[in-house]
Amino acid sequence: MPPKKAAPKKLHELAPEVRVGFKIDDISKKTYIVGKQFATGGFGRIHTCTEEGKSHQMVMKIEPSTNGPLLTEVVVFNRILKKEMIEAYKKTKKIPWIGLPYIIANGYFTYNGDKMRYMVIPKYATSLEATRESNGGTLSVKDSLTVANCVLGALEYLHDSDYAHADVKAANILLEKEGVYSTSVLVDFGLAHRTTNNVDKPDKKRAHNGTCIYTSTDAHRGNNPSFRGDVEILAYNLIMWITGTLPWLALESSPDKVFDSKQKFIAGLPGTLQNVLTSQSPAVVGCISTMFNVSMKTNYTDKVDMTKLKKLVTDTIQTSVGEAKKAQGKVKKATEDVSKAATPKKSTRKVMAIVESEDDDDNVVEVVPKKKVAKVQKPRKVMENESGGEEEVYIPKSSKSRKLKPEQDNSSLGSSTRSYSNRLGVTSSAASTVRAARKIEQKYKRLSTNKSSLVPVTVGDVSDDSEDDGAGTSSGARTKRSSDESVRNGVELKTPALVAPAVKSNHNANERLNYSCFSEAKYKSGISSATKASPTELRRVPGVRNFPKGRRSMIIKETASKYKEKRAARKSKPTFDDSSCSSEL
Ligand SMILES: Nc1ncnc2c1ncn2[C@@H]1O[C@H](COP(=O)(O)OP(=O)(O)OP(=O)(O)O)[C@@H](O)[C@H]1O
Repeated sequence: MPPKKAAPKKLHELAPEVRVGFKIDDISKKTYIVGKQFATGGFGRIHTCTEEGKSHQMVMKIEPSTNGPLLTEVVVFNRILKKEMIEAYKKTKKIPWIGLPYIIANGYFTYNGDKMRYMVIPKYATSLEATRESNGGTLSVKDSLTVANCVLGALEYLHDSDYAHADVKAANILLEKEGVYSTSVLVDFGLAHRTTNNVDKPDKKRAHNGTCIYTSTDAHRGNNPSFRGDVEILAYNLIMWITGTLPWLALESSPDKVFDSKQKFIAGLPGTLQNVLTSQSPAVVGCISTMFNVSMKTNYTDKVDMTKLKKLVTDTIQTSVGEAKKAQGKVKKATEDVSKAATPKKSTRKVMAIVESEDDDDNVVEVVPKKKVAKVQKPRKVMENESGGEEEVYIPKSSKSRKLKPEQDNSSLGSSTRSYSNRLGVTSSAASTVRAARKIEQKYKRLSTNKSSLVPVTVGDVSDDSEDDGAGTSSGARTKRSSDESVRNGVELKTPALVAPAVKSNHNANERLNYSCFSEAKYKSGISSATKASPTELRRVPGVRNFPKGRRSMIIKETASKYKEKRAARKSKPTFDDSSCSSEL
């Protein structure tokens, strides 16, 4: 939705709709034929039209003769926007083009007894607002600045003609050709103001004139439109086009609040601008910031040096194009690297070899640019969510090297994870799953080499689990280990309070982990039964993180429910302790 204009001082009428084919005889002895209405302005109707005997389409704006806006426009057009005037200016300034329309015809006609004013101007392809909306609310920096350059050129002409436009916005910028921004045209002179009598004396009756979210602080104060105000308005528009929003957008219906917000924004420049243009280059922020600065430093009645501003914008376009090309080059290179690694023409095995060689440390299978892999490898603590939907593992910071020792048998792990990755086409999610599984594996193995001051938990427990959830952790060889082997290769976790001696191999994996962690009968953990009965508390117990995710959730759930039951039983039979409880009791 285009932003609203501030409430008009006088209530104008909406023109009655003129039928298609209606003929208007102009004083120039030409006849114009009214075409379809394709847009409406504040109070006017906008139709296509043709000259009798010709097919070239033009635009006819129609309003009741008593309305002010079209009258203002017609006056401005006749004073400064005649074709020959614009041509003469172009010649003097040695410029090939100006983004302004020119008047073709204007006059009155009577329709169903109503006196109507009309004006004929060239027809353009589309409005910038329509383009912005179809683009999802934003325009690229390059397109935004390209339009801004056209607008600055148009404003320069208007200012040189002693007019301020006062209503620059995407709805009032038209494109000669769809998708081409370098020939954008500034239209709608319904609020244009002749500045020759401007004095810096605000009048409350005029306060907030214009389109509230874009209008200048001069207009908010109640001053007549100014040259510096046009530049300020354009700068607000640039923020809107680039980011799709403005800090005061939600305050649109309260002009005083909008004014207040704009004043704070300007007072906080350039920081406030940086805050809204977070992802933009310093050149872009600097360009818009300079527009604000120039506007703020210009006296109310003074003109702005448009040549300097246009150069600034042109330079910024070039810088941002250069930056975009660089970024594109990087993306292209990364894409090429990825497609080189992933192209089906090469054998998958070879792809793996390439990728793995980049990630030796971890034996991680991941098709991403090198830099990214390095980042992923950093030790990190990842929290799990209740649903257990993500692979997560706690890698202690103290683990300096995660390379597997040569004597450690990793073959089963390697082949298992590789075939899993192959099946999934080595997508990044598959890679992350595999990576998580490997990390668990390696962590357990790594820990197994630590001093045996801690009570071990079997590696076998983990591999069994991974088979259960099919997450691709190596299992084969290790799931077949005997409990003795498990004890021999057992890991020592850095949470002695939680771990118990290795348990019988005839327990299923769940039970083993469950008992080894929490069983009071086998090991006094020092963790209260209240903690054990609460999944949330259990989750916070440090050693619990040593268990693979998914499995961990299961263990927590089972343990909590077991201890909940025990506690409930204890409450109802206070004379018995946990260990003496039995089903008979
Ligand atoms: N010459 C034109 N060629 C193509 N479309 C036009 C032309 N003039 C106006 N329009 C379309 O009509 C819309 C409204 O035009 P314009 O702003 O000039 O009317 P208005 O009556 O002054 O409206 P408002 O009072 O809301 O500013 C524009 O956003 C544009 O979509």
